Amino acid sequence: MNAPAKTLDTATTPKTTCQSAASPISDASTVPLPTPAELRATLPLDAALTSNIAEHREAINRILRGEDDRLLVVVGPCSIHDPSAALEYAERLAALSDEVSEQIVPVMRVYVEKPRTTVGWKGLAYDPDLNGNGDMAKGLALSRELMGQVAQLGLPVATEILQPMLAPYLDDLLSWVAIGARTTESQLHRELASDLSAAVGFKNATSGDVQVAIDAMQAAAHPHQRFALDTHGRPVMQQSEGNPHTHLVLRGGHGEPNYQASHVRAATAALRDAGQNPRLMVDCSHANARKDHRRQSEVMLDVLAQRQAGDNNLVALMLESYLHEGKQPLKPSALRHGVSVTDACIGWDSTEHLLKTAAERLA
Ligand SMILES: O=C[C@H](O)[C@H](O)COP(=O)(O)O
Ligand SMILES: C=C(OP(=O)(O)O)C(=O)O
Repeated sequence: MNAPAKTLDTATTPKTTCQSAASPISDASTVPLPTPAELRATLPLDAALTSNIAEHREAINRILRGEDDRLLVVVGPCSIHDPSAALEYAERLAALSDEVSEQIVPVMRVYVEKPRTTVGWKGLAYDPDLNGNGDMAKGLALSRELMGQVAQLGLPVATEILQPMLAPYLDDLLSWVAIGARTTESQLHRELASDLSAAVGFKNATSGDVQVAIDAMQAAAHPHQRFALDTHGRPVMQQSEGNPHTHLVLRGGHGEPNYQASHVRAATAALRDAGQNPRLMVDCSHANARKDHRRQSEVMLDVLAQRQAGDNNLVALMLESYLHEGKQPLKPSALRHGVSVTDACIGWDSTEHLLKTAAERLA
C-alpha cells in the first residue's frame, strides 16, 4: 500500500430511501458503500508489501505447524478508535519486535469491528466518528489505510472478522484472523474461515465450551460452497478451498479461566481426538483475566511456565494492550489519548516489560 493514502470523500455520498410494500427490509434508509474493488483501487497494496504479508503469514503458519519454536503474540488495543494513536502504538511495537524477534513474533491487533454483548459502539469500521452517525464508507477507508500503514512498518496485522461482507475489503492485508467467542459456532464464519488465506484462530464460546471451536476448525478445513459478494459487490457462489491453518484460542468462559495446565491438557487431547492441530493460543485477557486487565501478566507468566515445563503445544498468546492502561467512557469531546474505549488494556510499559521477560525466558 503506497503512502500517502487517500481517504474516500463520504460527505457527498447520496442517501437513498427505497420503499416498497413487498419487503419490510426495503423500507430501510440505505447509504451506498464503495465496493471492495473500489476501495482496494483507492488504497492499493504494492508488490513489495504483498510479498511481506505473504512472508508474515508463512512465519505464523510455521509456528502453528510446530516448525518454528518462537512464540506468536497477538498484541494491541481491544479496539481501534483513533488511528493516529494506533499508529503510534504500532511504531513502538515494530521497534520492540526487532528486539525480541529471535524468540517472539509479535502481530498487532488492528480490531475495527467489535462484537457486543448487547449494544454498544461497534468499532471503527462502523462508526469512525464515534458519534453514532455510522459513516461506514469512511470507517472502511480508515480501517484499510491503518492496516496498510501497520503492515508497512513490518508488523503482521491481526483482526477479528465479524461481518463476513467486510472480508474482501481487508483480507489481503491480514496475516492472522480471529473468529470470536460469539461467532465461533456460526456456519457463516466457519465458511468464511475456510476461504481465507491467513491463519484463523477460533475462540472457545463465551460459555467456556471448547468443543464448538474444535468443531469450527474441522468445518473450516473443508472446502465449502458459500454465498458471497465478489470484489465488485456482486452476489456469487464462492467455492472455498478449506483452510489448513486454523487453531484453538482459549479465552476462558463465564468468568472462569481456562489457561491452566489441566485445561490445556484437556483441550489438546480433544484437538487430537478430532484430528486437529493441537497447537493453540491462550488469550490472556477476557475471561482468562476475569475481565481485569492487570491479571493478563499473571496468565502470561503461567503459560510461559507451562511452556518451559515442556508443553510445546502452547505456541501463541494474546494480550490486550494500548499506549496507556485501563479504559475510558466513549465521550468524543473528552477522550484521553491512547486509552481503550472498549475492554481495559495494559499500558505500553507493562507490555514492553512482559514481551522482554518472555523473550528472556524463552532464550
Ligand atoms: O473484547 C471485547 C469485548 O469483550 C466484547 O466485544 C464484548 O464487549 P461488551 O461486553 O462490552 O459488549
Ligand atoms: C471480542 C474479543 O474476544 P472474545 O471473542 O474472546 O470475547 C476480542 O478479542 O476483542
